[in-house]
Amino acid sequence: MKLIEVKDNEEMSVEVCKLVKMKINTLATPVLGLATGSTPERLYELLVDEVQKESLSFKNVTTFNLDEYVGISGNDRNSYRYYMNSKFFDHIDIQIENTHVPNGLAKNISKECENYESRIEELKGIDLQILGIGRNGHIGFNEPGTPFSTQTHVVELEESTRKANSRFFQSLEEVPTRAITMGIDTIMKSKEIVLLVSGEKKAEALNALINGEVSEKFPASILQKHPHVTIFADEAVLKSPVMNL
Ligand SMILES: N[C@@H]1[C@@H](O)[C@H](O)[C@@H](COP(=O)(O)O)O[C@@H]1O
Repeated sequence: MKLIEVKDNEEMSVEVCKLVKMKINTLATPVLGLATGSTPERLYELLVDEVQKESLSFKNVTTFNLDEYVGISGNDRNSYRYYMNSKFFDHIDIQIENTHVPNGLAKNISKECENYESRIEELKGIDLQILGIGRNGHIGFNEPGTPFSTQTHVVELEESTRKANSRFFQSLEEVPTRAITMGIDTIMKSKEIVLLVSGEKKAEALNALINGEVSEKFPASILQKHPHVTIFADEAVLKSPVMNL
């Protein structure tokens, strides 16, 4: 794992934007894995700027999002489909049918998971996966204890994750209890991974990722085994007294 120190989320977003741009410009049909949450929001804004300046095109790009809540529709403001469309896809020249977010309202959820996984395989996997990390070490929505062998599957969200994400909802009760997420194995099959870690609240998680043992108790620890991971971390997280570098 390569660790790159940046000043703040702005600098992180600028650097990762360059990386995404390079990837898109060097591949004929790039496949990107995308994350939601607060951390990559600025990255999406910068990518939109690039497209609007016509210095980048997503015409040949296919995307797969990591996860989606079960039980809410893509039109719901709290769904990850809504997040992706409103913050990113609606403002770039991507073909919307080439954007994939699991369908949280699918009648047959396990079939939806299987199809999601197959679609990624049909396209020969993800070239570049953008990842965030939860405070409990989750990646996507793979909570502690998730087997490393999992492919796209349904998860029960931990109370702490629902609380952390309740800031986007009116109340904690509204936060869904289940989600569909790419599995750990799905994520690990990505050819390259970029992990964005911003803010002091993530210090314990980053410290465990860098210094801890590889264990299903801490899902992100599996990244130690991936051959091509770059972590971008900002000063707020790296200067935290919790960090042991
Ligand atoms: N499912 C998402 C994750 O994919 C994301 O990485 C994490 C961190 O989000 P944030 O960047 O808001 O801290 O939150 C959510 O739980």
